Amino acid sequence: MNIALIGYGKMGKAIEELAIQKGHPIVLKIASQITAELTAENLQKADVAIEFTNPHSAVSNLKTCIDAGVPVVCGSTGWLQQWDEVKKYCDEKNGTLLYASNFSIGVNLFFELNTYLAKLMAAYPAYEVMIEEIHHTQKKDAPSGTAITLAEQILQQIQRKKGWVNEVSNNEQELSIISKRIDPAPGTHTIRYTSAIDDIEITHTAHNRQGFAGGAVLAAEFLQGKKGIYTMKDVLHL
Ligand SMILES: NC(=O)C1=CN([C@@H]2O[C@H](COP(=O)(O)OP(=O)(O)OC[C@H]3O[C@@H](n4cnc5c(N)ncnc54)[C@H](OP(=O)(O)O)[C@@H]3O)[C@@H](O)[C@H]2O)C=CC1
Ligand SMILES: O=C(O)C1=N[C@H](C(=O)O)C[C@H](O)C1
Repeated sequence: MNIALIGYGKMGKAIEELAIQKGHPIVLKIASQITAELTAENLQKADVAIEFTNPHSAVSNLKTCIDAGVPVVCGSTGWLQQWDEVKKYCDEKNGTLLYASNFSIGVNLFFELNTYLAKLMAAYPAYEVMIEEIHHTQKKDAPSGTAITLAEQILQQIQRKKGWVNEVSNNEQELSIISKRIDPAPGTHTIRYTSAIDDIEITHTAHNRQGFAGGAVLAAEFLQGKKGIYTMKDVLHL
């Protein structure tokens, strides 16, 4: 499987290393926003594109891949306010897209655990719930995409919470997400239920970026020969 890497920063480099180990050549590397190389002709040398850039570049890069008819795996976070627009674009152009706020297998299992725990806790309003995420100081978006996915899962289950905010909130209808930026944290997410009597918390801690990179390559392999929009649930049969 020939891969085009769009974004060659911390994630692009981690993906390159794993892809090569698995025998997938990198046929195109777009390292920066200032490039003329992201053309349909260059993209079409690849079977799949893997996009890890930033919140401001992702949407335009995804549309370029869809226009070129190249399946695209997207890990960039912080652009989901434009999800409906991208989904419509992909549907209309019969494209292939897989987005995940977090590609690691561990976090995708953690998502399942989060939903299950929230379902249980829905009946116990004595517990206040909050989310904490810790990432390295170069991270451009807050809260993390993973924290937003976790929050949305909790909001689906716990009706007393009406929305999330990225601060400590005293409004009991708001779900607080606390973002901390501490080097070199690759990504730590905690869900904490606290009551006067006891606390329950679950945490996922990434020790490095290999989990994210491995999941992105798995997703790219999964997309071969497919049309449409997929998630990591499809890849991992969750
Ligand atoms: N879904 C997941 O599992 C994960 C998602 N992420 C997300 O992935 C994204 C990238 O993370 P990370 O690799 O750590 O970030 P980095 O800042 O290390 O790398 C981003 C790279 O993208 C380049 N870039 C910027 N704009 C463009 C563009 N228009 N076209 C091509 N390349 C561009 C940057 O170049 P330059 O420096 O010149 O601007 C830089 O090399 C973030 O949104 C992050 O939140 C991260 C880890 C896991
Ligand atoms: O920027 C990062 O580094 C990460 N971003 C993703 C996110 O926003 O959730 C995934 C991971 O936590 C690392």
